[in-house]
Amino acid sequence: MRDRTSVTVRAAAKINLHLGVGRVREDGFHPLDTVYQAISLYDDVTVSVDDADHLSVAGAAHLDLDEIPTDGSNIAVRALAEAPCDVRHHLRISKEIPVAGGMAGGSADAAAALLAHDRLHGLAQPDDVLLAQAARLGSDVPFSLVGGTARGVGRGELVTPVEDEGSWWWVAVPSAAGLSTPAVYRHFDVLRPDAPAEPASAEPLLAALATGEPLRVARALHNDLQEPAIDLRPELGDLIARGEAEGALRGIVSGSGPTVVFLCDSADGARATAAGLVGAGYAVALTATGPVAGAHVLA
Ligand SMILES: C[C@](O)(CO)[C@H](O)COP(=O)(O)OP(=O)(O)OC[C@H]1O[C@@H](n2ccc(N)nc2=O)[C@H](O)[C@@H]1O
Ligand SMILES: Nc1ncnc2c1ncn2[C@@H]1O[C@H](COP(=O)(O)OP(=O)(O)OP(=O)(O)O)[C@@H](O)[C@H]1O
Repeated sequence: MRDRTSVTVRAAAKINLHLGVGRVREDGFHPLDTVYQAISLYDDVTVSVDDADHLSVAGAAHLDLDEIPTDGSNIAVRALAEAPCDVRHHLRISKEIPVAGGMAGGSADAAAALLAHDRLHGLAQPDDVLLAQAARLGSDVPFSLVGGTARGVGRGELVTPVEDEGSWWWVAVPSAAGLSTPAVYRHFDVLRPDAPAEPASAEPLLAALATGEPLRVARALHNDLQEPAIDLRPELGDLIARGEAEGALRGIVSGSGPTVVFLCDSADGARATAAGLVGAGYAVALTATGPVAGAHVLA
């Protein structure tokens, strides 16, 4: 064991630039063809050796921290159980990523906890072992380890990095109340009983990304969970229209929602869109850039 008593790992929020969803599988999961991008909203997870296992959570006032379990059901606690050891830990989560917002906040915490625990104890598990642990924890967790821009297939857990030379500007507008991911997938099944078994291909988005042109990417953004999310939360449609009227190239529901993300043409464009949305009464509009790194140790 190394002589460290504490390691902090930073992990980013994700958005789905393309989220093709096929007909539900027998195991209850949906086949996906998705393109993830990690953007510059972060959770930091510190794992320390302690006398007893416990968890503490802190974060900005606008975050719904009460929604986050502090017992063994927290996904970061479950992550530590992937590599059992006799040591007791204090897990500290410092949150910036919206809770139940469709931005993989819990997945980021799980990825960060997996890596922090590995580094704290000098385990140096190979990447494929960490990725397998991540996939057991949740479909989005492997991407939270990898970061950048990446294609995800299977149920989203099979991740391959994608070359992305662009630097993309986003505005993220969270909602006061979260949406349940399984509920949005179930509503997809209700609205799309005839969904093809194969998800819509990510190729058009990947071709747009390769051009480096924000307008081409804006036009190619695609999310099959947007329709069910808006059907459950009609006000998200108004938010998308408002952000586009404020100058964003395109607004789209992030993953299963309810966060809406807007692609903008520049840093100034993102700041202007965010200011316009706050002026229109939306309490929080966060600017962010992508792609950014996956889970990594902070010095
Ligand atoms: C909506 C996305 O965020 C898009 O990246 C993900 O597909 C969700 O990933 P996640 O939150 O890590 O999801 P998991 O924890 O693996 O699964 C939670 C629940 O979401 C549904 N689920 C998830 C992934 C998938 N490909 N099909 C599904 O139907 C299932 O009901 C599952 O029980
Ligand atoms: N560390 C955690 N942070 C946030 N929520 C957690 C955590 N651990 C467990 N949860 C539970 O998971 C639920 C989903 O939270 P999360 O923030 O991961 O949603 P999400 O971003 O919509 O996920 P995804 O985009 O991966 O579908 C929360 O409502 C909460 O009850």
